[in-house]
Amino acid sequence: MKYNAMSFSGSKGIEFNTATDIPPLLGKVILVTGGNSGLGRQSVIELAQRKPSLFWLAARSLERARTAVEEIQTVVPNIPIKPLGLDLASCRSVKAAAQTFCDSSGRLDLLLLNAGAMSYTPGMTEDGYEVHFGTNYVGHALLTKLLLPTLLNTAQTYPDSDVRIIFVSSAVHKQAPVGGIQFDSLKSKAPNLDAMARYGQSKLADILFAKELARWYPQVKIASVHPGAVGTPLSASVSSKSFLLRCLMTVGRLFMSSVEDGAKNQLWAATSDAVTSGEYYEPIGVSGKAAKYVNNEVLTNKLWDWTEEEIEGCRMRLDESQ
Ligand SMILES: NC(=O)c1ccc[n+]([C@@H]2O[C@H](COP(=O)([O-])OP(=O)(O)OC[C@H]3O[C@@H](n4cnc5c(N)ncnc54)[C@H](O)[C@@H]3O)[C@@H](O)[C@H]2O)c1
Repeated sequence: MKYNAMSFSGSKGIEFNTATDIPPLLGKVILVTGGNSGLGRQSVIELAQRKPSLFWLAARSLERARTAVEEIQTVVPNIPIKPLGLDLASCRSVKAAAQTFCDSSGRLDLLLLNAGAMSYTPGMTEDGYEVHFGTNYVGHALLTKLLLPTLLNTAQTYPDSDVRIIFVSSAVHKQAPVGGIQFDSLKSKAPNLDAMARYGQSKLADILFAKELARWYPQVKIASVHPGAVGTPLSASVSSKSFLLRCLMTVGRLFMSSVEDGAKNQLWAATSDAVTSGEYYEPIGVSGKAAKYVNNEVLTNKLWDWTEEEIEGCRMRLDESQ
């Protein structure tokens, strides 16, 4: 697989300077998942400097979120950042987090779905989904559904608000199994798939979901983006299993983007006027339209049918009249 580690400014991508290209965010409300680490934490730091009215930093537990907020507020003081406990591997936790948010905020301008799990150990979530699919896709799809009324309301109430939902996906979606998503594997540990295929199909689902959501909700700008190969705890975990992978990753990390540069991809997607709703970008400024399975309508419809039937309260097509 070819990564474009310099996607933010390389020959294929476009220039993006966080200091000058992120517009002022005064008045806006932002929620970032996985905001306590890696690309999410960096995104919070960059966006906070543009002074949104309120930031919600979601992390797997409230404790982790609180710790991250304290640290970030030493870097960017005087920005209201609320910690939010959100375990995406638990629909119960997602519903509780959405309720906490909705109880205290009637506005949401940017939902940055950054969190992601990558594990070599096969596993399942609390609700019985394959751990990557349950965390990276089901948790985010449910959160999106629960926050959608607030996002739509924000778009309607503030016509200049530029409301967005951004999915941080991955070029590893190209390593999804044959056919893209193996639907009969989603409620198991998927032992017949390797870790990259399990992770890949969850990231492909994010792209397809974002694309279809954009079609149904033109009031909101919805896109997905690959952040490049970035030296974060997630990329480090890829090397944990085998000696050969550890060696390859040690060398590979020398060529990875820094967290600061990697985060530019999602910051661009979250703020640039050049973003087209429904697109998957790999790298920024360049549509990944031709990427494997991304334009597969049959697969997209099948995923939406699965989502609406499977995840309680996730019927989004019925909201077409809104
Ligand atoms: N680093 C890379 O090279 C790379 C490449 C492609 C895509 N990505 C994607 O970028 C995003 C950010 O990852 P990163 O590289 O900053 O790694 P990271 O490990 O620093 O961040 C991942 C975040 O997701 C959170 N998370 C994991 N499981 C969760 C759960 N059950 N509930 C809530 N939060 C959970 C983690 O706590 C962490 O905050 C992820 O979606 C990842 O898949 C990263």
